[in-house]
Amino acid sequence: MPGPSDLENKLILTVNCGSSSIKFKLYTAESLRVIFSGSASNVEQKGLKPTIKYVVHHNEHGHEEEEKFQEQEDEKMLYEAVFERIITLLEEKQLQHFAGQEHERPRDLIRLITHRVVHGGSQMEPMVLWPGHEEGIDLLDKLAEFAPLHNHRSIVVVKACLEHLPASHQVLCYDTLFHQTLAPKIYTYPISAPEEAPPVPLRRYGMHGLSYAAILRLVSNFLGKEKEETNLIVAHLGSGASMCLIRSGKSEDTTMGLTPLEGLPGGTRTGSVDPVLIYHHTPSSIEVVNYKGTDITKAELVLNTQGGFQALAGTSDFGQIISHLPQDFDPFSTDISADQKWELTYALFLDRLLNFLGSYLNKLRGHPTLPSHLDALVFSGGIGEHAVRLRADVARYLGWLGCELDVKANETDSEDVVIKISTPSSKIVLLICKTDEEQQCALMAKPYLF
Ligand SMILES: Nc1ncnc2c1ncn2[C@@H]1O[C@H](COP(=O)(O)OP(=O)(O)O)[C@@H](O)[C@H]1O
Ligand SMILES: CC(=O)OP(=O)(O)O
Ligand SMILES: [Mg+2]
Repeated sequence: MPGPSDLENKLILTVNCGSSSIKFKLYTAESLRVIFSGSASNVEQKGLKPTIKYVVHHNEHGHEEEEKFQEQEDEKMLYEAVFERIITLLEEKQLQHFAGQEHERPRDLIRLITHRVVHGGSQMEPMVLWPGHEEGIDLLDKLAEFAPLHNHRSIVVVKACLEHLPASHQVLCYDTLFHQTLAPKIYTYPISAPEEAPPVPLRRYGMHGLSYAAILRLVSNFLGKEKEETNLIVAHLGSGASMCLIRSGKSEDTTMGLTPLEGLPGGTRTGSVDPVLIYHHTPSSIEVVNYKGTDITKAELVLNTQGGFQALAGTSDFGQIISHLPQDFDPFSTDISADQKWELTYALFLDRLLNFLGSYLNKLRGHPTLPSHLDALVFSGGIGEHAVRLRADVARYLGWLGCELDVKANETDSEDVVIKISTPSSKIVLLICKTDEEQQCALMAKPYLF
């Protein structure tokens, strides 16, 4: 085991509460070397047990070594309980790292805990909280109803940190920050001013911004380009799925809106539907209900939790949906019937994805004055990074534009962060990027080190 001299004394912990997962990384603060990392998946997902996978990273005489662990938890375990379990594991494993420093608990060495917070409303920069300086929590509470699957979970974890890890400052990094560059014609909804002043302006904000910022940094570096000169179409396909058109390093359009509901369907979310649908589907939809600590209307509850893959296929796991597809299944066929649940779910998701992809390709390539080349189409998020078949189907559909898939590269598991999966002669560069929202948060939090 390395002694304490191998490690810098200040640590940064990043926590990323997704709608089905908690991802975490512990970094040395100066060099941002990862010493502990992992994720809890299937958290609070119907019929699924949370699984915590984590890695202890050692640096033995200059060589990186990894010890991997996996634990399965009880299905009923709540978000906060899973987070506390992660801190316990971190303490147990890092105690070995800090063997010479019994006077300090590993958690006391954590200076900053950065939290990925999905909705930041009109906030223009990260927010910092520490015991006695917690006013910002009120804003987060107000925003919780605009990201009901996410913000409240982050608040619960931020509060747990303020209480149980008081030596640290909490840095809240918002997904919405990356989309500050959206133009009024993109973020405006064509509707009259609301009757009552809402907690935040009713406009499109866009989400997954930390992921898009990370992907822009990683991919521009891979391509050897400046971020400001990079044009990408990115599909972040996770439990929540969205897409982003990035021109000259700036978010120009994105599929999520006022809340993470707009755009593509997700694990349990409907994505965009005719807004009137819900009043017919759930006549009591304006009743207010409490969902895991946040008051929301039944409409929002149904649209967020009773839609998407779960509603169509009975599972929110896209991997499972793909595994049930017959080998010779053609997702572009118009003959898929409503009782072919696996096929229908897959084909519907692919179809919605192609809608946005077509729109963004046209907006990027057809612009008469702005830079219009496409540097790459990037797949990311749990589905984007793992669904070989979906990437192949998208590539096939783009064949008319000269897109050629490198079949082997698409099927090969690689440790690389950015992987090229198109052939050298392909007219469209296809990439997989293993997004790193945690590293993005750590980079954004570093200026707040004390
Ligand atoms: N091998 C796989 N093939 C297809 N989809 C997968 C695979 N593994 C995971 N996924 C999908 O990725 C989703 C999780 O994505 P992720 O980005 O990690 O989640 P979150 O949105 O909670 O951050 C899962 O719900 C599952 O649908
Ligand atoms: C914004 C959002 O949907 O996030 P996630 O995909 O992590 O649930
Ligand atoms: Mg996520």
